[in-house]
Amino acid sequence: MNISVTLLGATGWVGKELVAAITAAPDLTLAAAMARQAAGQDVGLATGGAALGLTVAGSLEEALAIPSDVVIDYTAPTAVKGHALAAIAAGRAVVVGTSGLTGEDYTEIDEAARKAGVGVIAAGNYSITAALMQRFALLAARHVADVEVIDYASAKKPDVPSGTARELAERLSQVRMEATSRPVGELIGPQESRGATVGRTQVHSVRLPGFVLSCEVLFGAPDERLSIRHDAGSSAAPYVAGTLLAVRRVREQIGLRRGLDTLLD
Ligand SMILES: NC(=O)c1ccc[n+]([C@@H]2O[C@H](COP(=O)([O-])OP(=O)(O)OC[C@H]3O[C@@H](n4cnc5c(N)ncnc54)[C@H](O)[C@@H]3O)[C@@H](O)[C@H]2O)c1
Ligand SMILES: O=C(O)C1=N[C@H](C(=O)O)CCC1
Repeated sequence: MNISVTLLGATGWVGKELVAAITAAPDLTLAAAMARQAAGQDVGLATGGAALGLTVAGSLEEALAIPSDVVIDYTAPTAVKGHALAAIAAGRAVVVGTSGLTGEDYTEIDEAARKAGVGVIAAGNYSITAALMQRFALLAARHVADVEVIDYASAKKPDVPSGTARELAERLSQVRMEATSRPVGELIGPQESRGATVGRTQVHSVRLPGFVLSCEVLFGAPDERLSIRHDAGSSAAPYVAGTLLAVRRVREQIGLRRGLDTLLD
C-alpha cells in the first residue's frame, strides 16, 4: 500500500536526501514538503534535482493542509516539538529525526499520540550502524556497571548533547547497574568536569571543527575497558534508510517508540 509523506525541513542537509529517496521509492509518495526560505519553488528544483511538480510550502499550516499519512521532521531543535504536536493533532503519524528533545518532551508527545490514536517513532540516530552501537551498548550495560558516553560533534552543532548521545544515555539509564565511581555531588572541584547527568549516565560533549558526529560509549571494569564507537561521515546518506524504515512501520503502532534498534529485529 502506498504511504503519502509530508516532509518538514525539505531543503536541509538530510531533507534533500529524503526528497530524492522518497520520490524514488515505489511505495512512497511525497505529498507535501515544507521549507520556509524556498516557499513557492518546485521541491525537486529547490533540492538540486529535477522538477517534481510539487510546490514547497512555507509554513507548517500550509504543509499540514495537504492530506498525508506520515509527517517526517528534520528541522531544528527549537521547532520540532511544536511540529510533532501539530502533526499529531492533525491525525498524522510522525517520524522525528530532529534532535534536541528531552525525555519530558517525549512523554508529552507520547501522551498526545495515544490520545489521538497515532504512532510516533523517534530515533536520535537513524543510521543502521549507530543503531547497532546502541544495541551493543545496551547489552554490555547488563554485564558491566560503569559506563559513560562521549559525544563529539562539529563546532556549529546548536544542540547539546547530540540526539544520539541523549537517547543512548537515557536508554542505558533504564538498564544499567549502579556505578561504582564516586557520586558527582560528593566530588571536590567543579562538578561540570564530570559532564551532564542524563538519566543516571554521565555524558561529555565535545564540540570541535573537524568532527561531524561521533559517539563513544566507554565501559570500565577492574583492569579492563570496553569502548564502542560510531563515527558518521560527512554525508547525510546514512540516515535515509533508517528514516524510511520508520515511515514504513510507524502506522503499525499507537504512541511513541524510541530508538531505531527497536525496529531492527
Ligand atoms: N536522527 C538522526 O539520525 C539525525 C540525522 C541527521 C540530523 N539530525 C538532526 O536533524 C535536524 C536537522 O538536521 P539538518 O542537518 O538536516 O539541518 P539543516 O539546518 O541542514 O536543515 C534544516 C531544515 O529545516 C528548516 N528549518 C529550520 N528551522 C526551522 C523552523 N523553525 N521551522 C521550520 N523549518 C525550519 C530549514 O530551512 C532546513 O530546510 C538537526 O536537529 C540534526 O541534529 C538527526
Ligand atoms: O549533524 C547533526 O546534527 C546530526 N545530528 C544527530 C544527533 O544530534 O545525534 C545525528 C546525526 C547528525
